[in-house]
Amino acid sequence: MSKFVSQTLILRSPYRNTCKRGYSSQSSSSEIVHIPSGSSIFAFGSPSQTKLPLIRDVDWTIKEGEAWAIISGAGGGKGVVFKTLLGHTRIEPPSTQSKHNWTDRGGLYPSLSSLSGDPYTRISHVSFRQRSGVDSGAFFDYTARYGAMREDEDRITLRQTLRPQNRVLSAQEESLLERLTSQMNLSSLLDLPLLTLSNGQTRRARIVRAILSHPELLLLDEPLTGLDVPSRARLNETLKMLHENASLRIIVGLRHGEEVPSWVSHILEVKDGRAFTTERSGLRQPFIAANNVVNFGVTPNNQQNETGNSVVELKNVSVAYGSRQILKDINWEVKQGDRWHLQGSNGSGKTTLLALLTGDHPQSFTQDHLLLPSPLSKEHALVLQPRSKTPTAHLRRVIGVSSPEMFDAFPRRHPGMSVWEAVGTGFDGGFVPRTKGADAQARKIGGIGWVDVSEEEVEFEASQGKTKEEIQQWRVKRCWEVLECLGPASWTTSASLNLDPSESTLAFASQSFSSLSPGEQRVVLLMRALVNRPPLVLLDEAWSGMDETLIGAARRYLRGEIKLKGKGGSALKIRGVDDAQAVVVITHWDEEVPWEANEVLKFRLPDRV
Ligand SMILES: Nc1ncnc2c1ncn2[C@@H]1O[C@H](COP(=O)(O)OP(=O)(O)OP(=O)(O)O)[C@@H](O)[C@H]1O
Repeated sequence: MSKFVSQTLILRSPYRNTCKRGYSSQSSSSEIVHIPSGSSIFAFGSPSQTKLPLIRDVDWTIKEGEAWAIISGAGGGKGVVFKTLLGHTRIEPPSTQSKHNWTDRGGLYPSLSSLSGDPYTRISHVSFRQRSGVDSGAFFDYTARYGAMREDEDRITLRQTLRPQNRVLSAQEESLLERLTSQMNLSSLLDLPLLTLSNGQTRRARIVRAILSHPELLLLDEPLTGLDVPSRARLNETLKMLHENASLRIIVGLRHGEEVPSWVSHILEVKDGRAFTTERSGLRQPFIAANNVVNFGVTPNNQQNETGNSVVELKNVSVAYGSRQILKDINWEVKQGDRWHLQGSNGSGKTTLLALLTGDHPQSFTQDHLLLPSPLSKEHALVLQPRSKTPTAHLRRVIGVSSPEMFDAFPRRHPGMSVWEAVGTGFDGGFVPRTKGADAQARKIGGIGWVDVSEEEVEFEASQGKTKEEIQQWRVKRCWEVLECLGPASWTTSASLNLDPSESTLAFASQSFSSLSPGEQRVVLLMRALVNRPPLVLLDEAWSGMDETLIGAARRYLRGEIKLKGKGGSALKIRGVDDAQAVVVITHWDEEVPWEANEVLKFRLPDRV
């Protein structure tokens, strides 16, 4: 038995009543999910004349006792399978017309349909590719967690949210809650407001809550993303236990290349618009193993850039909430040209540290030595000043950020802004489209080809002798460059990218930001973080939700491996970030860091929880 699991986890569920033994010794042939051979999956509302399926040639049956993982290959598709399992797509031919007559066998969920009620209400879905709990589309204040709790809602504790409908739990349920939270290392956080939990802690909490709601089927999309290495092991142990003692049926979505958990018996891979099923033993390609645990300690390992100026400087920086010490005596200097990998387990304070650098954290004002890039001097040299002397608007301009908080906060209110406008907000780090002065024609297609320059910005750049027109031209060029280098034209390795925007880039620029998939939205937010070539770029889990192709494109751009072709056949090498810029990457997956190990400085925060 695992060192994490002191007692066997057994949930009460109808399934449990019909199946008292673990999967391994069971030979039931009842079907949990069934899509007969020859089926295709269509988006709702797709015109039936064109009949372009999202996935074709589906033939998929999950039998009781099997544990399935869904993996996307080239072209994505995992999300479509999850949507199908939630009833958000159309399967053709419909069950009534199929020669297999699968309605009589209970449709998509044969064994769940035999129970009373709608089978979809007995499914729990936890996805980390989507926005978490913020559905209005409007901006919300992601800095609330760092300061005083403002609303009663902000004070709701983790323990309260784990109680379904906030009802009193039976002794058995209460003990299950205690055991699950202990196994997932959440016990010490139970009485903290949910809002204050770190990303990884929140993700673990959402999974525990889904398990406690006793679903017949638990759908977990990329549950290991954003979790540190020990938490991944704990979660895998928990899911394995629940599966092996037949407490819960689980379907898990994995990123391509992610290690397949040991308890998974079967795999559905979506590749080039088709679905392939295989038993675990029949995996066609090796999947990479999870990265190893690194020793704790604040230990830069490579040589720091000797010549660059400092971009930020921290001496003995500490953050505490009451008696809860999060950061203690942090000393750190980031210089121009540096590439940092900021590491630390969930809850160690990485996001808190970044919030100090962006000036979003209230305790950034009270540090004795936290120096941030101040408005540029006349000579255009970087000058550092304490937070209190550095206007917030200026910090937004000189620090490019892509983070889960930014992803949640970015406004998507209908009719929403175009991709072009979303990228353009990166020039001032704001949330308001910068296409005010665009002509009517440009506005019709989402303002593309235009970026506003305010008088204040002209004044700011004037010391370099740039006119408003020059600044504007540079901005438009930069927008096209990041769109070409990170947009659809770059999503294949063989892409031929152009100085003048490709057709797919033009089309992408005028799309509505909110209509994009979560992975594409992340790419656009990465473009937004880079477009102004700010001296400091903070990439906090910037890759989560992106598939392999998007990650590959981002990696090539950041590494400076892209060439843009000009009209006469000339090629111009483009660097996503240059030597005057510093980059800090936060990820729990070493392979997501765009640079090789010997090109990156490591800064690891010690555990605090
Ligand atoms: N207002 C608050 N009161 C008490 N504790 C808080 C508050 N805000 C944050 N914390 C705690 O601060 C710690 C650091 O959180 P932070 O988000 O910085 O961690 P992280 O290293 O980014 O984690 P992850 O890898 O999960 O993203 C967490 O344990 C969190 O619970």
